[in-house]
Amino acid sequence: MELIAKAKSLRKVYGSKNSVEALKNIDIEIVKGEILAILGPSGCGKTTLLNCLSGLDNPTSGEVIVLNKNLNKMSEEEKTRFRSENMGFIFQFFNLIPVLTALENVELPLLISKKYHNLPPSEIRKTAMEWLKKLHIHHRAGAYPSEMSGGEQQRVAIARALITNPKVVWADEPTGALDTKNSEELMEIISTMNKELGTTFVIVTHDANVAKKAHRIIRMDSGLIIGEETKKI
Ligand SMILES: Nc1ncnc2c1ncn2[C@@H]1O[C@H](COP(=O)(O)OP(=O)(O)OP(=O)(O)O)[C@@H](O)[C@H]1O
Repeated sequence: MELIAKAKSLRKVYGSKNSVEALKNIDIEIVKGEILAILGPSGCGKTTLLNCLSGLDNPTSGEVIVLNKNLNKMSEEEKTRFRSENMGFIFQFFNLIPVLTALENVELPLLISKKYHNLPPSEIRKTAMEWLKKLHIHHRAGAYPSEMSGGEQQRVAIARALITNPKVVWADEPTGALDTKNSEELMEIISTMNKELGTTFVIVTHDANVAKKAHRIIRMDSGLIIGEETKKI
């Protein structure tokens, strides 16, 4: 079993006075090709864990290895580059750039990544359009985020997350701002993309219905992993 990421003895303490121990000695392994859900109540440390695993935040102590690279040993600049070349991100409130159209939002990761600096703009546009088509949202290519529904914005966000062909996509409450129908559709899209592309997805959620679409569920409470289930789907 090939590992995408692994964390050992991870601790995260916020603040010095009245400090909060958000993660208490977490060990976790993320397997290549899986959809992993991290499930737990509000405040249990899910976002903190995701941010430490993706290198968006630094743990207080413990080790994080992603794609065989030790994040602790990278500078912030190296981590930024590593993220842009190997990871995709999906957020609860989509985080699209409001002054860019759907198409321009999807083009952005290719425009800013050094890895793709040789690609001509016409090729970037074509690739972004193909991604919008794959996610059945190409008819809104020229729309701005404020002109799109939540479900539409999240499709655009997925296209943006996948356009660089990342090894792993980190999704923080990706269905949190969607209704039941759109949440189900989103999880369908994630399953399809996982099957078609082999991309590993790590999804943080408080919603058991969302988690049950994952191959594996890790349960968290009060900064600890309290259980794990592997499912056949
Ligand atoms: N920047 C911060 N400064 C201080 N405390 C923080 C900070 N971020 C998170 N915390 C605290 O750390 C704990 C874990 O928070 P975290 O956001 O990781 O939980 P969560 O499970 O993702 O919650 P939610 O589902 O509500 O987003 C909480 O007690 C929270 O108040």
